[in-house]
Parts: sequence; C-alpha cells; structure tokens
Amino acid sequence: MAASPILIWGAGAIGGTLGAYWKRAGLDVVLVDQVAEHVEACRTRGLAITGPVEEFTQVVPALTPAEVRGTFDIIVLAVKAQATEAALAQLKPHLAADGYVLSAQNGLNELTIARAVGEDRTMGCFVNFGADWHGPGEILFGNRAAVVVGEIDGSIRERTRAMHQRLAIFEPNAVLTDNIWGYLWGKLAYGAMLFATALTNDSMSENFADPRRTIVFDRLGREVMAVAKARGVVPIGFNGFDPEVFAPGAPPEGSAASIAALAEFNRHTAKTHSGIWRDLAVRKRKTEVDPQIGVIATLGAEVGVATPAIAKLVDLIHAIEDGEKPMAFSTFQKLIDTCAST
Ligand SMILES: NC(=O)C1=CN([C@@H]2O[C@H](COP(=O)(O)OP(=O)(O)OC[C@H]3O[C@@H](n4cnc5c(N)ncnc54)[C@H](OP(=O)(O)O)[C@@H]3O)[C@@H](O)[C@H]2O)C=CC1
Ligand SMILES: CC(C)(CO)C(=O)C(=O)O
Repeated sequence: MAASPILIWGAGAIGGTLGAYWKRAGLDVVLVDQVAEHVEACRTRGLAITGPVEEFTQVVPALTPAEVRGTFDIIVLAVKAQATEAALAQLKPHLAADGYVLSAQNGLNELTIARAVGEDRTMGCFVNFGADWHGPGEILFGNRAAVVVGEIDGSIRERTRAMHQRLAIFEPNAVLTDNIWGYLWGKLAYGAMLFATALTNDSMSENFADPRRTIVFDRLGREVMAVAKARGVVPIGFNGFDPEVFAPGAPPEGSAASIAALAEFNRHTAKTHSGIWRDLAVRKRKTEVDPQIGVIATLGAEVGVATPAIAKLVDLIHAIEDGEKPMAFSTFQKLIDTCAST
C-alpha cells in the first residue's frame, strides 16, 4: 500500500470507475477533476456506478486541481489525451521525487508523460473496459474488458507488481506485462477503427458487422500494424483484436474474422458507442483524434510507411468537429472511397 493517497487525476468515465472500486475496497484514493459539480457530488452524495456489471454508490474524497496540496507517490492520469500536457503541468509539483504517473488512457501518452516527469516516474497501462460519464456523480460501467500494466522499459519491479494487484481489485483478469507498448499499439489499431465507427451514429457493433465497412477496418488495422512493425513493436491482441491478422502480407480472411470478433465483443456492452462518438454526438466537443490517431501518420512517415486511410480519417473527424460534415454513412463512404482507391 502506498504511503500517500493515490491521486486519480481526471475522474470521468475511466478514472471515476477505477476510483469508486478502489475506494470501496479500502484503498486510500483521492479523485481530482476540473468539473467542480462532479467533485462535489463524488465527495458528498457519492459516485454512482450503474450498468450491467455492478451497481453501487461510493463516496470518494475529491478535489479540484486548485485544491490539491502536498506530494503523492502515485498519480493515475485519466484525462483525454489532448488534456494530458495541461494536466501534467498541474500535477507535476504534486508528484513525489520517487513517485510515478500511471496513464489510464488511450494513445501513446506515456511518451508525453515521460518527457514531463521522467521515464523512471512513468508507468504504462492499457485499459479497454467501457464507461461513460453521464453527469456529476454518475458513471455508466458498460462492460468489463482488458486491463494491463507494465513498465515502459519492459522491466517488472516491485511497484509494477503492487500496481497489478491494485488493478486486480477492479479487474480480476488484469495482466502484468513486460510489453506494454505491444498493448498500446494494438489499442491504437483498434482505436483507429473506433474513430471510423464514430463517423456515423451506428453502434460500434453495427459498424463492425457491416460488410461494406470491412475494407476500412481492414485497412486501418493494416496501416497501424505496418507502422508498429516498422518501429520494432511486437503488438499484442485483446478482446477480439488480433494484431497478427493485420500484419503486412497477412491474408484478408484472418482480418475479416477479427473484425467479426470485434462486432461480437461489442454486441455485449451497455456502452454501445465509443467515447469518440460520445464526444462528437453528445458532448459536442473535440475528440482525441490528433494526439491519438494523427500521431500514427507522423510516426509512420518517420519510418517510411504511408498511412492514407489514417490521414483521411483524421480529416473526416476534423470535418465533423467543425460542423462541415454530418455523422452519417455518406461521410463513412468517403473513407471507403479512399481505401478502395489507394
Ligand atoms: N470511456 C471509455 O470507455 C474509455 C476511455 N479510454 C481512454 O481513457 C481516457 C479518459 O477517458 P474518459 O474517462 O472517457 O474521459 P472523461 O471525459 O469521461 O473524463 C476525463 C475527466 O477529466 C477531466 N479533466 C480534463 N482535464 C483535466 C485537468 N487538467 N485536471 C483535472 N481534470 C481534468 C475532464 O473534464 P472535462 O469534461 O471538463 O474535460 C473529465 O471530467 C481517454 O484517453 C480515453 O480515450 C480508454 C478506454 C475506454
Ligand atoms: C470502446 C472503448 C470503450 C474500448 O472498448 C474505447 O476505448 C472508447 O470508447 O474510446
């Protein structure tokens, strides 16, 4: 057990769910969030976790960033990727000299965190469970899924094992890995597909099950895996996503089976749409597209791998964010056209 409370910086869908489970299990946890009404709800009437996995309400100590005092051994970062740098600037003075930040986010945030606080004060994490923030003190926990922890240098230390045990309180099948980058790149490939599902209002499962869209999911998976392989990453699969079938030269039957498995996996969640869709359709705000997906094109260019489908997808998401294109199949069709012609 850490000597100081664990801070969870960003107490929305992911951070809030984790915090409620940890607090219920007796861990010393403090949530930090910039939404003052949410902070007030969590520390007074409690954080209500709803949905098919489990329903309970848990009071959790919570602060706004301005209220945080002192230093902490463990800070779990769970803001959207585009908020990472600003959150790091706020939390850095509160991180103990021998403490660390754990990224419970999508994308390669560990690179940004390591630049800000140092490689040794950064721990990697991959989360694939589904949750939605519904309002102050209200989170839908839609489905259980993979949770993985590992050091960014591949070592396994006492602190990594201790964090793995904490994560197992939340997800009994949590994995301790020496290849966290393999999981993070796998999620980047799946994440690119999730961005494509957000081009329409159809559910994730409906998207993956539509044969007209298979060409897009196949191409996105292959582009990300080609970049990963060229960068020496050995990607790892999870929850229906099989990286090997998207590897350069792999036959189409394998990727079709993995896309069907993703349709099946997502048929069983109360979180029917991705967080990206929720940002666009419900929250009406910008998505994580640049730090999460745009970065793949940049990393691909560095190793000579072209990523035309990724580039088109980024453009289409920007067009929706800017109100220039609808969330509709006509927008998805533009990506199909790019994949068919390149
Ligand atoms: N939701 C899901 O099912 C999954 C999400 N992820 C990933 O997890 C990460 C977190 O996503 P999610 O939990 O859904 O996001 P949410 O928007 O639900 O939660 C993030 C919270 O952090 C707050 N916040 C933003 N900046 C700061 C700051 N500087 N200091 C304190 N609080 C801040 C946000 O406030 P505000 O709303 O005002 O910005 C919000 O309340 C993302 O990278 C996402 O892609 C991964 C797997 C599944
Ligand atoms: C769909 C999900 C929950 C992964 O399973 C996700 O990562 C997201 O909503 O962005």
